[in-house]
Amino acid sequence: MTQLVTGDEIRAIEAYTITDGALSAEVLTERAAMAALNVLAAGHFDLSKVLVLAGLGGNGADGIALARLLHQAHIPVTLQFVGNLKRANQAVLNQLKAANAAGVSRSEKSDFKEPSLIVDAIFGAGLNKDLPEGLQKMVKAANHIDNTVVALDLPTGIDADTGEVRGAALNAKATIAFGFEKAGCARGQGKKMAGRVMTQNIGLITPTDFTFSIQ
Ligand SMILES: NC(=O)C1=CN([C@@H]2O[C@H](COP(=O)(O)OP(=O)(O)OC[C@H]3O[C@@H](n4cnc5c(N)ncnc54)[C@H](O)[C@@H]3O)[C@@H](O)[C@H]2O)[C@H](O)CC1
Ligand SMILES: [K+]
Repeated sequence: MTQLVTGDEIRAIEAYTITDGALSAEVLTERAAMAALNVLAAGHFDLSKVLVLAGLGGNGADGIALARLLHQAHIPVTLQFVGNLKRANQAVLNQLKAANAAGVSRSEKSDFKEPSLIVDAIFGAGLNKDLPEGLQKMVKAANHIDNTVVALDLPTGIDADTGEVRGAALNAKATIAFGFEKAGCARGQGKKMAGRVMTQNIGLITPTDFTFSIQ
């Protein structure tokens, strides 16, 4: 039986890993990107033209790191930042610096029919309100096109705890869950939108006395 976690629980486990485990968020982000690379490179996805959509928080940092690793593995990849760069967190800015230094190609606006695979790294477990109008439009447009979306951690727009759609949500063929599957991928609409959930170990340290609310 897969252990499910809520958004608060994954944040508590990540915080414990960083403070008591002395592993940095940067290490966890790189571990997440490498785990995602392994899944994508396992042969079940067409990597002939990958588009990574990255947001302004931790999920975006994972996606930008993954774009860099794909590029360095000579996989054709384009990175599109989604959101207001001025509001991006430091992890995202650092990952963008590394991606640019590595020569990852960027796009401002993409035709979602073009890519053989779209990686959704816009929002993950930190989604806390409905998507902004503009993003809802983009998500709905992307859902109308016959393409393959792989979501990092959760499909953008799905609430990590309830699985509710927050305005709009990307329809993913598969979701790569970091550390633990989020409850939102096993409940409500989230169960459908997440597609096949593949939980990957990223080296999180769970406190020995941690009690999971979902048994
Ligand atoms: N924390 C860690 O050590 C690791 C996290 N991982 C990845 O990080 C995300 C969670 O990151 P977080 O920054 O908490 O949230 P998101 O990236 O999902 O969201 C970004 C940011 O956006 C704001 N926001 C939330 N909802 C909305 C909205 N509807 N409209 C606009 N803005 C919104 C909010 O401030 C969020 O903080 C997790 O899923 C993992 O992918 C690493 O994988 C491991 C280390
Ligand atoms: K996502």
